[in-house]
Amino acid sequence: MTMKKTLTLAGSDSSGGAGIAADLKTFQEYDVYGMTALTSIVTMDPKGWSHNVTPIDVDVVEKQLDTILSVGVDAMKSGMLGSVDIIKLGAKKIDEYKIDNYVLDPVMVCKGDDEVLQPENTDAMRDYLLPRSLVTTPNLFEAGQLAQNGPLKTVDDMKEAAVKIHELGAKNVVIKGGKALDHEKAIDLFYDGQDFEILERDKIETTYNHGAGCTFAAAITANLAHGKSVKESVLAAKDFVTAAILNGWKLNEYVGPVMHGAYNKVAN
Ligand SMILES: Nc1ncnc2c1ncn2[C@@H]1O[C@H](COP(=O)(O)OP(=O)(O)O)[C@@H](O)[C@H]1O
Ligand SMILES: Cc1ncc(COP(=O)(O)O)c(C=O)c1O
Ligand SMILES: [Mg+2]
Repeated sequence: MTMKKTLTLAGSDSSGGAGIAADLKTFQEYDVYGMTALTSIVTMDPKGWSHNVTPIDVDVVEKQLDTILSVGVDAMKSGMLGSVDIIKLGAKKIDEYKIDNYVLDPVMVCKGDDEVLQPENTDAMRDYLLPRSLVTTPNLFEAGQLAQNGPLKTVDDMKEAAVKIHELGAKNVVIKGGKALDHEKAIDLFYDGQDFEILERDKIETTYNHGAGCTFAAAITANLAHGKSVKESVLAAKDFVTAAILNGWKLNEYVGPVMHGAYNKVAN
């Protein structure tokens, strides 16, 4: 069997639920070989759990990317990107190494922490990364920011934002309504530039969903690496992340991560 290879360009969540930890755990579940280019390290204050981001120097990020991309990858995802320089570097490397299967998870906020991380990154992601992405997976807040449509409150708002984000260059858009949308169900919207598809699930009553977005995007990336179509990849990833959230657990009094491997271990 030829091993499929994936790259995550993302931050480290020291608590292990999100970021590269979530990506690697997810890649492992899909039997793809994961490689990591670390952009930043997120640590938490033991008293109160506020987040602190320590960036990695851009030249070190470049060395990591050259290491990985010289080997070659079947798919790439990005998560938390520490700076505009790293965003521009990511775009440059995607062009240089001609990466087609690129999933942009436009991380702007961490759940449980309302502060927008580096707001200037949003403009750079819009300009440099959206046009290079095969799929982008903003949550409700991030979609509003990328589309510059203000807060999204309804499925029609989500549709409008998806069209705009597609016009900005993303070939496929998944807006994650998740828990944030004021709706009885958890609703994600998939748009491929032609048709909308609503992905609807029962809302899971839990706060233990830390890392859900990273896990979802990593699962899409792994499926793409295996050669699935974008739509198949998104639908499979949706089942994978739903199982992970259903089995989310309490890490401490502040945070509960999803159980990344639940789809294989519990659901089947
Ligand atoms: N409480 C929930 N019940 C059901 N699905 C959820 C819930 N929370 C998140 N999801 C799903 O998990 C995935 C990740 O979404 P979300 O948690 O909104 O992303 P992020 O972690 O980037 O904020 C989406 O498919 C979303 O619909
Ligand atoms: C390094 C890193 N990446 C991404 C995220 C976003 O996580 P989520 O999947 O919950 O959106 C976080 C949140 O803590 C993080 O620390
Ligand atoms: Mg997220």
